[in-house]
Amino acid sequence: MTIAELYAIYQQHPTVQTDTRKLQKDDLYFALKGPNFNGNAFAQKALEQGAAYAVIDEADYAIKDKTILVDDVLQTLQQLALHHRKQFNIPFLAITGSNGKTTTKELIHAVLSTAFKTYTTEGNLNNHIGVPLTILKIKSNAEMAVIEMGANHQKEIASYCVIALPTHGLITNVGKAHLEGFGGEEGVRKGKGELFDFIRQNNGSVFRMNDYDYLRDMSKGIANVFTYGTKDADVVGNVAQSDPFLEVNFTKGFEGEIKTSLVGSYNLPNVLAAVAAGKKFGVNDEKIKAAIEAYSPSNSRSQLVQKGSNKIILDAYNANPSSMKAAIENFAKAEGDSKFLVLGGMAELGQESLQEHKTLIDEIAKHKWKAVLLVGGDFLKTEHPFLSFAKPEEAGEWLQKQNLQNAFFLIKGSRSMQMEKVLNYL
Ligand SMILES: CC(=O)N[C@H]1[C@@H](OP(=O)(O)OP(=O)(O)OC[C@H]2O[C@@H](n3ccc(=O)[nH]c3=O)[C@H](O)[C@@H]2O)O[C@H](CO)[C@@H](O)[C@@H]1O[C@H](C)C(=O)N[C@@H](C)C(=O)N[C@H](CCC(=O)N[C@@H](CCC[C@@H](N)C(=O)O)C(=O)O)C(=O)O
Ligand SMILES: Nc1ncnc2c1ncn2[C@@H]1O[C@H](COP(=O)(O)OP(=O)(O)OP(=O)(O)O)[C@@H](O)[C@H]1O
Ligand SMILES: C[C@@H](N)C(=O)N[C@H](C)C(=O)O
Repeated sequence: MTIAELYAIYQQHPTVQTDTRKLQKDDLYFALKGPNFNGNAFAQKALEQGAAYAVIDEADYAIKDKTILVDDVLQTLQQLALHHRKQFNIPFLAITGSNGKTTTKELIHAVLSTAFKTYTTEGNLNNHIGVPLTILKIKSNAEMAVIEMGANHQKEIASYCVIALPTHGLITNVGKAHLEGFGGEEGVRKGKGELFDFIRQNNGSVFRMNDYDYLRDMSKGIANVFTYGTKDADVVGNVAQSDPFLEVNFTKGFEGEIKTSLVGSYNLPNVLAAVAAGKKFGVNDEKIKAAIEAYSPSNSRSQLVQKGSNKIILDAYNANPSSMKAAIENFAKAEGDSKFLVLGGMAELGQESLQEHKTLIDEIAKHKWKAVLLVGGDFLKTEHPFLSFAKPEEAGEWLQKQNLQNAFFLIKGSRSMQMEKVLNYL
């Protein structure tokens, strides 16, 4: 079957599903292979549950007239997404970077949605499966699309660009994340830079944080650049205050002040990016302000949680050296004399992992804390003067025994550490 023929079927059954556990009647089931299951084995179940068709790549699972046999289901999903993408002549803004992709994406989506029918990535479904699924969710009434792209190795972003065909690009920043797969920080720059390479080759536009020299270098040769930053940019804003929530005042490109519900001054560039996107696409300042002020994270990213008399910055969705440093600096500046740092290990750092954990320990030691609790990962292999635990539950139990009141906590760590479990003990 050609992609055009499959596309005709998709137009009749436009809800794509890759998981029988979430399947609804009339969905088009794509039988992906993963580390745990072979989706082909669920084709029959999908059809029994009411799927219109099941797209499979193993003939043994064929069911007459109801399965569509292709060479490779994942590639077919990606090709179908590209075919769908080509039906739209609207801005497609792709966002990548080491830190802040999801937050920036959510803020931009909120701003653009006040003026345009805008489709975007759900959560952070930003990989080789998530990007095509996101595109296939875009309906014919779309006026804007905002696509998040994550990556942990070279050529990955390039492979998403040839599916999403972005007209606009935004790289939030390049930091020390996924060092293992990218081969060091220079490798991260090259990998994330694949987005700007695509934009350059296709005469598209970029949004650029002007404070970062490396982004200026990476965007060389791109004619259409709209900038944001703390000085010398199209949109200029600075931190008015950040304890506990970030407030931004503007001196150029935007009238007024924005009071966010985001913890941490490290969210400044994310907010400025959303303002820049709004301005570039003609959204008025009042709507931009209202959209950003209404956004409140509920996803363990930059969240402020109150438990009894204790206050917690819950930033446990993920961690890497750059975001850890930003979060610690922010917490160090916050008011309070009963501050507890509860940090889990950082994953996917390869041969730089031990050194990065040591560097972080030096960073922690620069500030004054009531106590520091380091949990699991390569913290366990690093000498330090702080409290040490193997698991978040153990750190939680220690904290519970202290019977703390009016304390302030920062909880952060890599996804695999599940540091949010500490919250159950406070
Ligand atoms: C393939 C898939 O979608 N798997 C999801 C599934 O996993 P599960 O463990 O159950 O099984 P398999 O993957 O082995 O299953 C194969 C297929 O069989 C289906 N199936 C299984 C059982 C059953 O009863 N019925 C079935 O139909 C199954 O659905 C598969 O299609 O379920 C899990 C739980 O819901 C999902 O977590 C799993 O999803 C995988 C991880 C996935 O890739 N999902 C994408 C939609 C996605 O975008 N996920 C994002 C990833 C975000 C991320 O981490 N981004 C990184 C950078 C990414 C680099 C990239 N190269 C990478 O490594 O992924 C970043 O830094 O931002 C997310 O999870 O949030
Ligand atoms: N601009 C930034 N600079 C440094 N750290 C940031 C920035 N924005 C967010 N962070 C940190 O990264 C964490 C995750 O934020 P977010 O989910 O938006 O990033 P992400 O790049 O999308 O990560 P992922 O792809 O894993 O979801 C935040 O909770 C915060 O600690
Ligand atoms: C959750 C995943 N997108 C990620 O960023 N992983 C890093 C290594 C983490 O868990 O912090």
